[in-house]
Amino acid sequence: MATCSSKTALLPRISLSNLSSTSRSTTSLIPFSNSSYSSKSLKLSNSRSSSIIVTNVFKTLDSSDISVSKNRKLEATYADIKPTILVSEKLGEAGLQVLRSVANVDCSYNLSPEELCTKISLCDALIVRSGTKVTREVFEAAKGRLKVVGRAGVGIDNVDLQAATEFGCLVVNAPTANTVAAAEHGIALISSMARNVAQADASMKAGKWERTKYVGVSLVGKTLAVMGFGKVGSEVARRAKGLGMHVVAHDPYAPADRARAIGVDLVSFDEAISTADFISLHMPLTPTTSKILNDENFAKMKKGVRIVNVARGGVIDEDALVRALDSGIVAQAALDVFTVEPPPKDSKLVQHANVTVTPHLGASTKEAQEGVAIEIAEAVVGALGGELAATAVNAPMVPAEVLSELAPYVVLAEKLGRLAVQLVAGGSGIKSVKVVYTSSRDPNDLDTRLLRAMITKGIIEPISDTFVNLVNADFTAKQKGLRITEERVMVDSSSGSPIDSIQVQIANVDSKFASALSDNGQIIVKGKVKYGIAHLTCLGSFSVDVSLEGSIILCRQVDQPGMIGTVGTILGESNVNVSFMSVGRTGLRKQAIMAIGVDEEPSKETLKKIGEVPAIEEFVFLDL
Ligand SMILES: NC(=O)c1ccc[n+]([C@@H]2O[C@H](COP(=O)([O-])OP(=O)(O)OC[C@H]3O[C@@H](n4cnc5c(N)ncnc54)[C@H](O)[C@@H]3O)[C@@H](O)[C@H]2O)c1
Ligand SMILES: O=C(O)[C@H](O)COP(=O)(O)O
Repeated sequence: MATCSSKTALLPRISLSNLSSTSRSTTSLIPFSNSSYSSKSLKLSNSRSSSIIVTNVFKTLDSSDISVSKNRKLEATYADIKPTILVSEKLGEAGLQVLRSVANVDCSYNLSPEELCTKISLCDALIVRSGTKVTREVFEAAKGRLKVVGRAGVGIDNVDLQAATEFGCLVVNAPTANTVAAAEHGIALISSMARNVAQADASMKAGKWERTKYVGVSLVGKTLAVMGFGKVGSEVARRAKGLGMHVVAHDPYAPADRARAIGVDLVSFDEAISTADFISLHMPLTPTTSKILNDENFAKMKKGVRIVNVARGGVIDEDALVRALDSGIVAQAALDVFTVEPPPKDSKLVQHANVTVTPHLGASTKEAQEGVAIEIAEAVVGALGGELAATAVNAPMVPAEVLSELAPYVVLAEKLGRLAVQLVAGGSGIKSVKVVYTSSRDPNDLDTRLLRAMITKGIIEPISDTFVNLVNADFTAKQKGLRITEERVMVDSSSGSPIDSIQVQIANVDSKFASALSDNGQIIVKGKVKYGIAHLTCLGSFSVDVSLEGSIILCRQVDQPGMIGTVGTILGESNVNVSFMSVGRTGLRKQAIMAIGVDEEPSKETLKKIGEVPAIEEFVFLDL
């Protein structure tokens, strides 16, 4: 790690203002920017988990306003313009109320793809269930206004996540509120399939009384293979155990202790499907799971197996299932989900005598729909207010406690990025940036994704018109050919702070302020958080101590008496208010770096006058 030269000495900072950490506010963009919303306070709190409260709709996170609240009481005060939220599928009333308290809510159901694309450019958020396809075209049509897509449920296979990420649009879902409903529906399908409930009901309604035709099979003692041992899968397993079934599960990512706790054996895919009397599917639809039950795998199953699917239709090759039903490998199937929804009216699968179907009802209980509606409404409103959603699907999930702790470092990270890029001659051509974090914590316990995103934002935004947020930071960096590497260095510290210092190094560029270059020719800026305020502590080989607020003029000069007065007078005569000055020098009467904090941007003439002071060797104005 490159460091400030040890030969430099630090002079005490000359504070020209009250720099008390509590009275000052520092602002940083997080996680959304480029919005036209004016700022007012949006306060969210959460009874289930504490949440960050961020003032300023979309635009700025004011670290002085971050607070954590435990009572879920929504008090939202938006200024002149409210955000607009499009709800494109039926959502529970309680969720709509949450949305209406802070936003204009447009409930427009059954939109065609074209109608959705037309409406979306006027919306800041979109809430969908599984019936709306949120395609790349939707994000393109949004023209940058769409900030959040909320999926009122679990499966996000109807949202183009890659496109969302590229457009910097956060996708959040409501992953927990419908778990029990889906599990109960799975159990209902297993039971009704085993006892031919649907077929017998239809037969009686047709005037028949067919007692011998509908003899069923018992569940007790039978083996159930749960494929996908996540939230729904494990609830199905728990209930099936209660019915006296022997339960095995296959899930490459499930922890063994969770299975053990429920009394379930985790087995390989082949063992699960070849030993089961009942197979219940509970995995997401992904490229890996698409058509995972196909001709080849049906051939491995016990003859007379029964299949249940409340996950996603696409995980079964439906034509192969029809063949397996016709050949008798599969005795019965009970399906809630289909590759195409609704399936064609003449679908052989739906019409098959041994198949029981329901129209994607897994999550459709009153209780689940109210729960999902509230869960998604709170997540979307929180995200619009700058809160980092705990259910984000395409951005790092940062727990509220971690965010609270990291907030001042988030400010520091962005400011160091902005500062470093402004020191590059020409401002562009940056190919690689190295970030070094020193911390007393084990490097593995340090989640720096948020900080890296803010450094990226600080570097990219001053030199391009791209807006960067936590969602698209890595993607944008890659797009611009910017390679960001990170190093975490452990240091001894008893401060308890998560981070001791952050250093940003830019290699292979020229600097417009040569003093920012280290001995090995890299631009180096390093900072710390002191009393909650971001400080620049090192520039090139110089130790400095500059509070990173407002704008800064950096001067390298010959260390001699009167410099502070001379420059202060020039600024004063131009009516530029100085907030602080700080001087670091290499040695008595040698070279010094003077950092001057200014509230207003000095005119070109004023800066020229500073440059003309004979002892000043170079200077740069940096807008933070
Ligand atoms: N029918 C409905 O109305 C309804 C309701 C809720 C959920 N769902 C669907 O049910 C599925 C599960 O939901 P969940 O909330 O339990 O999600 P979850 O993320 O909690 O669980 C999914 C599990 O599948 C596992 N998995 C991933 N790839 C796998 C593979 N190749 N083989 C086996 N397991 C694999 C994951 O490790 C995870 O444990 C999702 O597809 C969801 O969309 C449907
Ligand atoms: O993934 C889900 O949450 C379920 O499939 C529910 O989908 P729905 O919201 O369209 O009922």
